[in-house]
Amino acid sequence: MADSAQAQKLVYLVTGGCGFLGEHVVRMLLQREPRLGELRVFDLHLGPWLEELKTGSRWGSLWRGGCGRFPIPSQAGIPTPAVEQMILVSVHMDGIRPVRVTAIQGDVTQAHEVAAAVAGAHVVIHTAGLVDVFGRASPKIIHEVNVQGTRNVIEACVQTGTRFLVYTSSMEVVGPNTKGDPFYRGNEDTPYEAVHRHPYPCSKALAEWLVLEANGRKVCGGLPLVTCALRPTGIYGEGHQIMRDFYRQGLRLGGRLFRAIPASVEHGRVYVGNVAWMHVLAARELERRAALMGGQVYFCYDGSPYKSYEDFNMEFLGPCGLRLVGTRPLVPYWLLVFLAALNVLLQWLLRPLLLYAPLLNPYTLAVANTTFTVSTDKAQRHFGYEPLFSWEDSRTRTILWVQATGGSAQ
Ligand SMILES: NC(=O)c1ccc[n+]([C@@H]2O[C@H](COP(=O)([O-])OP(=O)(O)OC[C@H]3O[C@@H](n4cnc5c(N)ncnc54)[C@H](O)[C@@H]3O)[C@@H](O)[C@H]2O)c1
Ligand SMILES: C[C@@H](CO)CCC[C@@H](C)[C@H]1CC[C@H]2[C@@H]3[C@H](O)C=C4C[C@@H](O)CC[C@]4(C)[C@H]3CC[C@]12C
Repeated sequence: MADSAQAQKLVYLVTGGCGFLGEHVVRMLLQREPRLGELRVFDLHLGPWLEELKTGSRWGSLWRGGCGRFPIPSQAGIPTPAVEQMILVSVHMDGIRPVRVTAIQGDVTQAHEVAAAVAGAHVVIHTAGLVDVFGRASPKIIHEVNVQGTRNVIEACVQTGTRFLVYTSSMEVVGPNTKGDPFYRGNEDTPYEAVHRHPYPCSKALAEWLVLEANGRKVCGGLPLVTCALRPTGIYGEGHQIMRDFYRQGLRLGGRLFRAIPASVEHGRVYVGNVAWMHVLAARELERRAALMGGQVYFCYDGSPYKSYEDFNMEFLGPCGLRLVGTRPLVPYWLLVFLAALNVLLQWLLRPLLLYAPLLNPYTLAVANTTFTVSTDKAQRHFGYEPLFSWEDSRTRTILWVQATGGSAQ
């Protein structure tokens, strides 16, 4: 049986730890994981916010020891990415305990870099991915990062003996499918024809399958690997760049946004803090409830209301001064289809000169116009998940963030 939480000093690795969701997972672990001894933040692009962890902040008195660029223990002479270590003294309800935060600049498509980062970790929370439905990256790159990157994480766990892996999957593993079938308040067991063509959902579906298939594999040391996958719907909250893009678009249009999606199309959304909390809880409970949770998928959910994508965004953009014009779509659907197709043509023509990647394309238009909402309590039944942030709190935090960014590039 695991030692008491206070006595255990576990090593967690968060891949994609500097992303929109990843940063919230990192902060949630520092604030709410009493067993944490070392937190490895692995990302292709290390965020400037990591710097604030060195200069003292919300975690009480912080000091930075053992700083400087240290190579993490190399594995059999494999070159390792440069890392920066800082020691944090984080103040918790249970008193003060030191947590080592190790920032690792690395690439999940590079198996040796992943193996070096995973070695010695108790838990891996794998959020790193290329979230591209706008044509920015090629299908090959999307597959490389999302599928091969996930394969590298799995193999690193097996080779180095790390037993617990939580994977950030996506609602899009299920749908909307290529036929545009609605998924109305469905759950993990709802029958639905999950057929995809777009590189992103295809990559997420294959990566999720790899993670679930790996559950039970023997890792170095002979014990079984325990995996699960979490499927967030559309995540919102502090750091959501698409929300910021809509805000900036509205500011450019004189404080107005024009309805393009019928209000009747429901889109599931979930607050980033609750998604982060679900990851932390799943990672904690995966050991204790391995038989129940191993190989399972869980939709991420909270009390966020079911609304159309645009109406939901207005919950935050309205209090920031924007107005959504029209109770019905102001633009006929056929014109949106034409404009979406035109965007694809322009993206192709301009690619030798610049990256033109607008929000509107045939895929995003189809997703936006297809009802996809979840209603489930599987995470609550399996590992006691309850949203940490109420809808009101989630909404307030998001509004404050939008106001603070003021449409800036932050
Ligand atoms: N944003 C959403 O609405 C949403 C919904 C469901 C699932 N997800 C999933 O959540 C995860 C995080 O998404 P996000 O919205 O935070 O995206 P994000 O782009 O903000 O974060 C992804 C992070 O992964 C890192 N990354 C990308 N390629 C990498 C590589 N080759 N090696 C190492 N790091 C790499 C990026 O630098 C970034 O920090 C993704 O797996 C995504 O599929 C997101
Ligand atoms: C037609 C436009 C008029 O305003 C609106 C376009 C909105 C789209 C840009 C977004 C509508 C639904 C979004 C997706 C959804 O929230 C779930 C996702 C799964 C996640 O894994 C990645 C992000 C995304 C694909 C998300 C992307 C943006 C939308 C397509």
